[in-house]
Amino acid sequence: MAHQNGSFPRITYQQQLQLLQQQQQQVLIQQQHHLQQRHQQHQRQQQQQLEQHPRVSTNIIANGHVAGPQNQRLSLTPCSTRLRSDPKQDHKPDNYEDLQLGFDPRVFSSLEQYMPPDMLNKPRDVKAQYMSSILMRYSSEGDRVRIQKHKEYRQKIMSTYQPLYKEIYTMDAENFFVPSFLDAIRENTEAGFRRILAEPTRGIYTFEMLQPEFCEMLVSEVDNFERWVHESKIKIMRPNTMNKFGVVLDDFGMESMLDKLMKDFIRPLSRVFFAEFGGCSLDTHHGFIVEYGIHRDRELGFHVDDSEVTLNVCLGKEFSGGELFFRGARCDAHVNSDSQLEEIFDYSHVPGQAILHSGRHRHGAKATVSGKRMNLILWCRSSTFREMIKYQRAFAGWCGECRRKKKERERLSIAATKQELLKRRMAL
Ligand SMILES: O=C(O)CCC(=O)C(=O)O
Ligand SMILES: [Fe+2]
Repeated sequence: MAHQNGSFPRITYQQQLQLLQQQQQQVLIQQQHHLQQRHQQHQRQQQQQLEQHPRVSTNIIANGHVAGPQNQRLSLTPCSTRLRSDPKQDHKPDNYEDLQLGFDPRVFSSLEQYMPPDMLNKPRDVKAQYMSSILMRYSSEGDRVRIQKHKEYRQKIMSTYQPLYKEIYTMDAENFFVPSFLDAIRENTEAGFRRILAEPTRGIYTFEMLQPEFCEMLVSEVDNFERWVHESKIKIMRPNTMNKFGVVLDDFGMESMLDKLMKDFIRPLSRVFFAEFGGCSLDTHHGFIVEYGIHRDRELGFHVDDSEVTLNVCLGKEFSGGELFFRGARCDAHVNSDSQLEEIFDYSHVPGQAILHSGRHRHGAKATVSGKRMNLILWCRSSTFREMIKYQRAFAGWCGECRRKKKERERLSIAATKQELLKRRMAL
């Protein structure tokens, strides 16, 4: 059975932002609905009051809330906070980094331009409170606690851990990548990419990517981090639900470097080769190192990744075994269906060489039988793709089983048509 390999649940800044953009629309619709109801209710009340006490009157104030002795409380309900549908693009937002807010400070800066005009020039605290009351409606207490805890966890690590090689924490393409890879990315054409990569089986691409010096530095940095973890007795989070060893690079300072890696290097390739998985809209990532060998993980069971596109690069060192086995891409409904012969593909890792595949391409890693193997893994995700597939049922473009079923339907339909034609001819 293919396991769903997932990272531990956490919501990143980009995910919060994406959630917000979807929800802004919802907020506006709800607000309009609420106001309509309020307005109708108000009209009914006014009518009743006029009937019972002809001298009492109420007003509808500018923001649409009903003012009047019995209704003043209403302006304090959550619906008094509203967003505009047309963002003020040229608005220069405040910085919220130094405030202790329940959400990523960047979400506040991004949201500001959606606030009503009369709020835009209010003091920062007032704006923060206003936006918080909106955000609170869309995030559970559990999520907020988890985000805060994870933030504190990262802060704790980064305030104490001393990196060994500071130079690998910022993107330095010339020193990280081999020239052929860099040239192809610069050229940014399908023909250019095809010159450097191989497609040994449908949907799997391999190419030379990392320079040996960079691989060595990254391996040493991870060893150094692991030593520090051991000495400081800090309990660290492992990369995903299936690995007992390995480290999350995003948790000790490499998040922005890996974000650049995804956006500037993996997204151009994915736009061409993984278009049907949202390859052009990859917007978040989970970057980690897996470690195999004696006293480490030995193998990895059959699974699909929590990603749209996965980059896997072997960093070395010396090892034998550890081959990846692939068994075809599947949608959620068919994740446990049989493989076709042409979907069976095994791959042997080579240091510095990358393998790029869809997260839904079922795979696992055979036992690393001797030595030690370390691989850099970047799970790239597209929130747009995840939103879109909610409304789709069949995925014949990439799911082997959907494709097989579609072909089978077509075959049956052709056979039935032939039968019908034959019957008609016989009847003539
Ligand atoms: O061991 C490998 O190279 C593959 C790792 C993997 O598939 C994963 O971490 O999701
Ligand atoms: Fe995987």
